[in-house]
Amino acid sequence: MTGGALAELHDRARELLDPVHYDYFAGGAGEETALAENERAFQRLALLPRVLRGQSRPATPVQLPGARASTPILVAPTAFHRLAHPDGELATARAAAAAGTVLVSGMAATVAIGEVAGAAREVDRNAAVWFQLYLQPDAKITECLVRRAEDAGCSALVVTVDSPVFGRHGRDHRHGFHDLPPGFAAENMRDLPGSPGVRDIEMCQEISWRYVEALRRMTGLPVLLKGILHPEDAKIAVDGGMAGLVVSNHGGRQLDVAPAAIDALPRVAEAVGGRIPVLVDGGIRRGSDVAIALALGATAVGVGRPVLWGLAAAGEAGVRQVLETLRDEYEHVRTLCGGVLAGDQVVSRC
Ligand SMILES: Cc1cc2nc3c(=O)[nH]c(=O)nc-3n(C[C@H](O)[C@H](O)[C@H](O)COP(=O)(O)O)c2cc1C
Ligand SMILES: CC(C)CC(=O)C(=O)O
Repeated sequence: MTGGALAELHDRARELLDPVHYDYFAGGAGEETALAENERAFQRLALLPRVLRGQSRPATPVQLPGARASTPILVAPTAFHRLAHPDGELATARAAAAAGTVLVSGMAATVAIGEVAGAAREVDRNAAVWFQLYLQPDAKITECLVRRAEDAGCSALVVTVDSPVFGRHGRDHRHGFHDLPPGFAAENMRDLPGSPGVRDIEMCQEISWRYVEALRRMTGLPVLLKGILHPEDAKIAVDGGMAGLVVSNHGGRQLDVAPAAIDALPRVAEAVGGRIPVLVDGGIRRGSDVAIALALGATAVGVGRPVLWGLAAAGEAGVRQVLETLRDEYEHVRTLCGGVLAGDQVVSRC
């Protein structure tokens, strides 16, 4: 993480975390080019403010599939929160609910989705939690996970489609970090059909649009696809009835030669043409990054690592600090831009 008001939280998290776990959270695939580009791409962009517009409107809520968020800053799905803090995903859920935003809870969470959603609703009974899903080769397993998300009251499913195989993370490889330590588990994978104990999450190269269609038949929940970078895939997704897209290179953890997410956003947004919400994640570290993303056509953004740093540094309060800081900075930038954020305001710095 570079600069910004959240840098101190990152430094604190780094001090507190086991270095192996820090590297799991911080690292990316390959030479970490996509990871670095996600942040660098924002540094290459600037916003032309509009002036004299007499706008004093407070930010309006954001309408999303199965959720109305009070801010366009969502919590992106990340795995294994209990490695960051003993309260794990429960703390993240409480903080997201307190901030009036959506938590996208990972299938690889260290707390089961029912408990995560319950923790969010204890803070705000209308809190929205989405469930992130890796489609499994065995449809019975996928279906069981979907029912767990439905039973937990999740209001949308976010299917991650950028992972036909696991990313190759050099830092984890060097540390020999391949499994969770004893006492931690991917709790959503416990007691699934035919698997006593905790089943491994499988990545599968055979996953195709047919699997997505089968998922849509399996559930009434809105389905978003996460990990879209190509505009043609965006069009197929819209035609296939998806409720939303997340433009993402998985925080630079999958295809290292992928472009920065923010650089891929404009073409995807154009292909979608406003028919469904387009979210983006990757490299959001400041309120100005949120503003640039919205100007380039995003409905909302997701935040991954900064949330993990807040969690590691100070549990629920740390995550709240991250979300509140980003929101405050974003609203300030938006006001300085005359209350509007449009594509013609985004210019290149070089
Ligand atoms: C430690 C870590 C674990 C992640 N786990 C998942 C996951 O289980 N499912 C998923 O769809 N994305 C996962 N992601 C990707 C995030 O959802 C998101 O795309 C990315 O973190 C955004 O980039 P940022 O960290 O720069 O904000 C993970 C990212 C990190 C850093
Ligand atoms: C358990 C993993 C598949 C989580 C993930 O997506 C990641 O670490 O990037």
